[in-house]
Amino acid sequence: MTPELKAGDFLLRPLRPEDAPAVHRLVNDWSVVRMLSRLPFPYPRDLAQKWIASTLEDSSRGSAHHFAITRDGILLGAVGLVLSDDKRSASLGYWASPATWGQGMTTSAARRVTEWAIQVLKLEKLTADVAVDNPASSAVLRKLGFRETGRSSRRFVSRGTECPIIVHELARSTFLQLDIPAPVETASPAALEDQPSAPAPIRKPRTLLVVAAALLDAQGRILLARRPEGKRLAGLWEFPGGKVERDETPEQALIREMKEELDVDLTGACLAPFTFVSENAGPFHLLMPLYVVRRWRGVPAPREGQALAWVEAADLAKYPMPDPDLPLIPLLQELLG
Ligand SMILES: Nc1nc2c([nH]c(=O)n2[C@H]2C[C@H](O)[C@@H](COP(=O)(O)OP(=O)(O)OP(=O)(O)O)O2)c(=O)[nH]1
Repeated sequence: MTPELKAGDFLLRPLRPEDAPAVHRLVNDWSVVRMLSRLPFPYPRDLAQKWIASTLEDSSRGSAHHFAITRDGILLGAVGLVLSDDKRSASLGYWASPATWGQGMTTSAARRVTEWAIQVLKLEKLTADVAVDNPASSAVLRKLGFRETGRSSRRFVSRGTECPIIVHELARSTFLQLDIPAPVETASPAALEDQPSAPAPIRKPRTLLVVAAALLDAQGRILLARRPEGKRLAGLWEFPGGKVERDETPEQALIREMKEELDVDLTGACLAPFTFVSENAGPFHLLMPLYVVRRWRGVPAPREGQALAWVEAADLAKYPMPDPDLPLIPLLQELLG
């Protein structure tokens, strides 16, 4: 199902039948519709209703995900992903009200959807086609890390003619190396000074020490936490934990993070070192010791807006996790099997 995502001030959410009048008003504008290949001009009202109904069906089948771009409850545009049959790649498309052009809204919304597609849907590749006379749209794609891969042509129903288009592509591996702005407290001042705006630059990896715990309940289930919207890797499930601060041991950091994130007390508990992750995590290299913890004081409660789930080892793979965590799944299954 299509989730709600946050992109700065904007909320990206599934379309609803009651959006039809706003969709119709915004798309039935020559400056918008001339850039969309499949739509006629004028754009009839019932097509807006039919399109919204089709997005709901696509979402439940997982064949496409279309998001309304909204701010303060007002619909300003849309961004969508249509998945390939094997669900390993998708084409990205978007349109926006001319009143929002030039303010970075489309870039920010398309970036959030791209990030979700790569990190949560784990797609290998995104493609996007743009009419040659739409340089603003090509600029959005460049900022997201897309590269031009060729030229072709397509019939534009609105213009009643065949038009030249530029084909763009973004590989998963490229996106994962991009310098996506990190939360300010995680970036050193030097890293911030280094950040030019566009095209998206590649960051020099540094090692980040993060400590995490597999909390096991009496039935041998593992506690996972879903990273909330607004954070890097939002929507992915992880082992609770966090960065080791200067002057902290990993164990002290784990006790602090468990208190802050889950309101549980691990003081004096057995923190059993289990294994560690040492993996390229995109903007940094992640070094993450994972502890197994079977006893603690208190009942885990989500203190930072995250969702929590107690998960059977056999079901771990059903929860999308950051790539560096994936090798931990079979190890935990072996431990608990
Ligand atoms: N806790 C945890 N972090 C993980 C896992 N896998 C993984 O790639 N990470 C990454 C996500 C973050 O970039 C980093 C953990 O840092 P963190 O949780 O303290 O920081 P954060 O990004 O949430 O930001 P903040 O709380 O400092 O604002 O490690 C995991 O299983 N558990």
